[in-house]
Amino acid sequence: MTFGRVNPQFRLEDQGIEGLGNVYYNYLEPALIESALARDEGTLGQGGAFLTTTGKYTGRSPKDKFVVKTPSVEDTIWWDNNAPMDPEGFDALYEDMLAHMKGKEYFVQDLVGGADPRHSINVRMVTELAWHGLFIRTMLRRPDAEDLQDFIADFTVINCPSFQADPAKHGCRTETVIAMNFDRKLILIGGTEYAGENKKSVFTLLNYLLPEKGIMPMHCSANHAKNNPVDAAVFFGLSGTGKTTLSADPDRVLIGDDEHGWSDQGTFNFEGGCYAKTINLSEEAEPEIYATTSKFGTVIENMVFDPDTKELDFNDDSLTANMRCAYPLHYISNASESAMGGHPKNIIMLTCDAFGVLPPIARLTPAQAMYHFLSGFTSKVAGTERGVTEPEPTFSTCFGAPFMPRRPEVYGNLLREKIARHGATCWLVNTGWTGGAYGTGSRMPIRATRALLTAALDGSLANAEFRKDANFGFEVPVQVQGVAELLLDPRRTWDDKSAYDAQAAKLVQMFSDNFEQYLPYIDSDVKAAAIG
Ligand SMILES: Nc1ncnc2c1ncn2[C@@H]1O[C@H](COP(=O)(O)OP(=O)(O)O)[C@@H](O)[C@H]1O
Ligand SMILES: C=C(OP(=O)(O)O)C(=O)O
Ligand SMILES: [Mn+2]
Repeated sequence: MTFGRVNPQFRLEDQGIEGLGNVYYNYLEPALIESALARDEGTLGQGGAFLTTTGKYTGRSPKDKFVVKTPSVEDTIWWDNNAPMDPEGFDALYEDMLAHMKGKEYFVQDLVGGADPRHSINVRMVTELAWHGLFIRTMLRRPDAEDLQDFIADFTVINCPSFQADPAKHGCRTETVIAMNFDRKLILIGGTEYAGENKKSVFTLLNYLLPEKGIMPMHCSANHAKNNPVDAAVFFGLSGTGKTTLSADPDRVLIGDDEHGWSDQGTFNFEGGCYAKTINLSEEAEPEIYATTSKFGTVIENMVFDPDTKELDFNDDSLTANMRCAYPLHYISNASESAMGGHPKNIIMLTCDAFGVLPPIARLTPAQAMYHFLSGFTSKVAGTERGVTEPEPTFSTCFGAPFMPRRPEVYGNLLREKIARHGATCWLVNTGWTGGAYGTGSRMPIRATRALLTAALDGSLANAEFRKDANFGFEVPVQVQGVAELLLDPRRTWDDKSAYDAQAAKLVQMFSDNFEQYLPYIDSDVKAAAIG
């Protein structure tokens, strides 16, 4: 049996997917929640939020992600960064997955990736879990009901968490698999319930497709000035650096929190929802995001809650530190309806430096911006156990290596050309540690980061006095209204200056060791901006 609304010419059977049990096409949020509850996939939370857990996989599995090595993509994929899968392995995987799916209920969501209709793609998401259907409907762009009537997917994603892949037969690594086949226009996900795989698969797809059209795909959040969509800003950054938190700025209009394109017409969100971290989420520091956790249809993953009141415990990370909530863009009061903006006037590169070395904000020349974009630096704190004091450096090119199918220079050159053409100002912002490294110092107060961003984005920071940073050569403001002067000079925040100098030398060395791989591919001015 089939239920719901679908293009009668484009049912699963028309795609060769047959023999399933009931198929629920394009259910809206209330029916998806009813289905998820009836299937015992989770529980109803305060305000009608949907609360669930994802078992063993509470984050992405980048090592289990594969690109199928077909002749048409052989020369365009960056194979050093994307694990190859043989077409034969993929075909076997697809066959086995279809066999596994037989007789089971599936949920189909016909959605759009890309808020700008000139550059969007149609994606059909076929999910075993009703709440995955709710999640991806929340996260992507939702077509009007009448447009479903002739919807044809450009790509189809099948997500079947109960399927276990077989490394020997399918050419994968474990029972978990995310396999992308650009020729067959198919992405298969198995063996993981973490919902983020759904949205990041579509992101990877757009990162592959858009450069060919001259569009720069970016792992960034974006917002624009109130009443002035032309005054847009983008915030690049790896996970945990503050894209979602800082783009939801009460004084600006939110375009999106994670994935955007930069075309000849300007900036556009790929998505229609946000995916925020809820660990230690503070009502006072982030009132807008906090409020979404008790709204109808918000999907809450891996949070501990009171079984009677359903009150969420924002401090309990016993299931994972990566607790999440997914909500539609319009749950943030000043979100853009079109999810589009002008060419970025400011480009912020966010980093969370747990070494406590980088200043809270620095202005970058275009060459320095390219250097930091290719470096893609952030750091993870080694763990939450007491006594662990060594942070772990992470260099992930383009601030998102796991999602980049093409070579870094493809994205680097596109960005560079757009920055030059539109005269964007670039900044590096450290949301990480101050007053010492992780273990002794403390995280930069969100209030300070916000004040610095406000000054950068409203243009007032341009008039400040700047000093040249001794370690990285970029310009650092000496004084900014509303921010303690001491914070602007990380060395001054450390009690032990020689410890700071030693830590800074170590970080400079890490940057320069990492950058060696890019030296053969970059222009001489970026080489000159390279440090060490
Ligand atoms: N100064 C700061 N700037 C941004 N985020 C901060 C800061 N201090 C602490 N945080 C916390 O760090 C996390 C940033 O995560 P998030 O915004 O989800 O990053 P991303 O979207 O880049 O993955 C949030 O939990 C936020 O509360
Ligand atoms: C959804 C994710 O993105 P981010 O942490 O950047 O918000 C993720 O990395 O799984
Ligand atoms: Mn985010």
